[in-house]
Amino acid sequence: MAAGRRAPPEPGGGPVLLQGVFGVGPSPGAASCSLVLTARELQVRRPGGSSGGSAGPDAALRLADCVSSAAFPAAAAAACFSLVCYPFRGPRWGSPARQRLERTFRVYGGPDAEGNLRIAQAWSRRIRELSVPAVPVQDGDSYGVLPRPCRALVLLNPQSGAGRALEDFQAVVQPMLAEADVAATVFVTERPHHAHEKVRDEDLSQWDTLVVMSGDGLLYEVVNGLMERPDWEEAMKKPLCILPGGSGNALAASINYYAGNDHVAKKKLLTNCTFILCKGLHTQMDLVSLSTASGKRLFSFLGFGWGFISDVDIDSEKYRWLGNARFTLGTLQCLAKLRVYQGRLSYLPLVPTAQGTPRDPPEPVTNGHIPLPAGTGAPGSLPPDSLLVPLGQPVPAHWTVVPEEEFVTVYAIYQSHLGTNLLMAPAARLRDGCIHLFYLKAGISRTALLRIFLAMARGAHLDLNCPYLCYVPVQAFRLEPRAAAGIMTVDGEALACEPVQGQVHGRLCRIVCGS
Ligand SMILES: Nc1ncnc2c1ncn2[C@@H]1O[C@H](COP(=O)(O)OP(=O)(O)OP(=O)(O)O)[C@@H](O)[C@H]1O
Repeated sequence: MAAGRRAPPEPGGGPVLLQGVFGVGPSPGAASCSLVLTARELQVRRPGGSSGGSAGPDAALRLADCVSSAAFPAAAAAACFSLVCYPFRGPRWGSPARQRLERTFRVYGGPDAEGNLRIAQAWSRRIRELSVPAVPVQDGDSYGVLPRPCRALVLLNPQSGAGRALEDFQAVVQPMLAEADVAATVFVTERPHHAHEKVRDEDLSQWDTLVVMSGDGLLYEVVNGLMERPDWEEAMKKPLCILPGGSGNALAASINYYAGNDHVAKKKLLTNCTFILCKGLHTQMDLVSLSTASGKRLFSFLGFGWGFISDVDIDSEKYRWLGNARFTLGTLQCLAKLRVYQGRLSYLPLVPTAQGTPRDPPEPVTNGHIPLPAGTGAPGSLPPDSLLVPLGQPVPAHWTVVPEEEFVTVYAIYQSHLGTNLLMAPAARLRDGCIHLFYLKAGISRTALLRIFLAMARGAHLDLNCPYLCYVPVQAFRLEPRAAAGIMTVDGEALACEPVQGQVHGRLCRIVCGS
């Protein structure tokens, strides 16, 4: 029997819960093996196997990799139990990725067919129970596990990325979900805003999870559709899940990274993320509430940007068919016509710094709009932005105002990845209560800028100690452009250029995650 991992397993895995001798595979007459089930793994020992009588098994299937187990009758009064695992398999070159591995064992030593089936069912049931992910002990309250069977509404944008989301869903995702007892109902979006309307008006009690198979833009619609509901507080308890179908797939790459997995892209990333959904662990995620001078209130899970990065994101939309490579082409094009954006950036540091000491507040930049503070705190109303004052007023005196007023880009990110291949905030986590604010001051050369983006692939851009690149963890920020110049983006979607401020709201929604 092939191992669920490459090296021979160590003895152990905890006390023995079940053991027995079974046939290998479903066919009568095949070799037999002895199986030991512990809380962590299914160990396989073959007569005369490589363990040579030592305490160690010949192979072990980690239950943390297992997504399903079933029992069924077999020929000649026997029965079988099988399990499906997705262990990491490393190619000779490149990152290891999860690959399907199914193993079946034949039960033939019982008194009769019924007895054999009962034994197979007992093993299968125990394997399923032990395969449920353990809730992390630290901060255990914030975790949950999706029920089995699980009812998932899958919102899928067939136009996202290179336009293969539906095909990839059918080829990769659907078979994995079916095995893991996740019943997927697919809602194919027909136009922008369709997913927003769907979740805003949906009876959510029908679903255990809302899955988005698309880029980050569709999840942004879903989050904001849910926040528009009168019962938004209840609606936001519904676990969300992202499966990468777009070109950037920043949240999917971040969740893969938080799970401790190696960097992967395309179908490998999709398999990793689908595996995470099959396991069903979910936890809380921060959202950032953004208010604009024209009175919009938006909820964002990924990031807000202005200048170079947003230009690349939106200008490269026309190269969507290239998939993730669209960003490389877009970066080169925007580098060629590098622009400077004028405005004032202010922030409330996460940890007070010397710069954060009280000072005279600056004059507000309003572009003619003076909205009221967002959220009143009344029952059922949206969460109030308690750290913000109206955009028409100066930022509070304990905020920091960046002295420079010319930028190449400003980017406030709350996840680790800006795109599949861009590890912008390696320290970010789903609920760290932090906005990771980056800005690039004007004056940086094209070469230095390119070097930063190349280093970002490894998350090493801050190690370059580039004097133009600034990073500060904050709780809130305000950006006041001098003129409506340049593109702003929220979660990769374009926004009119105007004064914007935002603050983090800790643990406002739930997301399916790997750890
Ligand atoms: N059927 C559709 N046709 C056209 N646009 C759609 C459709 N369904 C959704 N959209 C819109 O497409 C936009 C982009 O979607 P999404 O972000 O999910 O994909 P993407 O841009 O390819 O991915 P990424 O953000 O990773 O680059 C969203 O604004 C969404 O509203």
